[in-house]
Amino acid sequence: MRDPNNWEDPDEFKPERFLREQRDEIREQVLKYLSFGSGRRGCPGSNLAYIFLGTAIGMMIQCFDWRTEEVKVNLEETLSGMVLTMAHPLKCIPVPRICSFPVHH
Ligand code: HEM
Repeated sequence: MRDPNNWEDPDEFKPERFLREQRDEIREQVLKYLSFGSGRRGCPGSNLAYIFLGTAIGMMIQCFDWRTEEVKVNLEETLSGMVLTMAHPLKCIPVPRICSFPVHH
């Protein structure tokens, strides 16, 4: 995932690297980001997931504060079965906030 041969500054948090223009710039770049697999057995739900994820992440941010026990997050990865996982799993505790969604009674 953090292979410097594939990513510029792989350990830096740069979400802009996934912006559409940059993503489409180099065609084979699609194969660098394999969250949904690829090819014939690639995930058929990826479009639905992209539609839904913005809302899901937005709600997680808007409706909860996230507490962690760690002061500094260790992003080291390790192989667990067939997938990479965090070597030191991060425990996140969601603390509900007052949501500003309109509530209809
Ligand atoms: C963030 C959400 C999701 C992630 C990260 C994800 C990821 C994946 C991955 C990595 C695979 C294996 C691809 C491969 O073997 O190359 C897969 C397969 C699959 N996914 Fe998803 N998926 C997501 C959401 C969904 C949704 C919303 C649906 C259905 C509504 C779905 C249905 C499937 C199915 C049916 C397969 C099996 C495809 C096959 O084996 O031919 N996924 N998904």
